[in-house]
Amino acid sequence: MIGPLNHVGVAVPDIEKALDFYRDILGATDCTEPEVLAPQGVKFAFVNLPSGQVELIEPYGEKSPIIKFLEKNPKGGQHHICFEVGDIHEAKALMEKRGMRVLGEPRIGAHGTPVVFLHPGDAGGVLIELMESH
Ligand SMILES: CC[C@@H](C(=O)O)C(=O)SCCNC(=O)CCNC(=O)[C@H](O)C(C)(C)COP(=O)(O)OP(=O)(O)OC[C@H]1O[C@@H](n2cnc3c(N)ncnc32)[C@H](O)[C@@H]1OP(=O)(O)O
Ligand SMILES: [Co+2]
Repeated sequence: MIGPLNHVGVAVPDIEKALDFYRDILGATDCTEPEVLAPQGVKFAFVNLPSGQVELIEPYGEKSPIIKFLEKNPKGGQHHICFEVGDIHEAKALMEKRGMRVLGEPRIGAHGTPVVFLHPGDAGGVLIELMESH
């Protein structure tokens, strides 16, 4: 069912400092400016690479879903991986049929298409994001 790997999500306490690291230390040449996605409770920016994207996410708002993660990992850390799917509703139904806990209903993500998440406890300890392709 899964298509290409779209991005790796990295939670960070300070997105501007993280962008400095990717640009100035690692030499990334194509980074986007930070944007707020309030319904998802994050500020995000992409490091664009030929093979895909690193998605930097900083908490936005008191109900951000990444607050606890950053409390446990104050320096930040790898947070999720995202695979593309053809149809998000079909993917959600199939995952539920296969016993996965799907976290909530599809919501518009940073690429402007709907996304859902699979509980890491059902997925080998990895938080998996499924994103409808463009
Ligand atoms: C930019 C927008 C969008 C996009 O378009 O790409 C995004 O990527 S937004 C990314 C942020 N959004 C989300 O993460 C939404 C889904 N997440 C959640 O619903 C919750 O974060 C969670 C996964 C259910 C975790 O809940 P939380 O309350 O934060 O923590 P718990 O302590 O209750 O966690 C339960 C359990 O899961 C382990 N855990 C938590 N986060 C991760 C993680 N990122 N990777 C792996 N494991 C994780 C946590 O350690 C707990 O484990 P146990 O202690 O063994 O129970
Ligand atoms: Co993501």
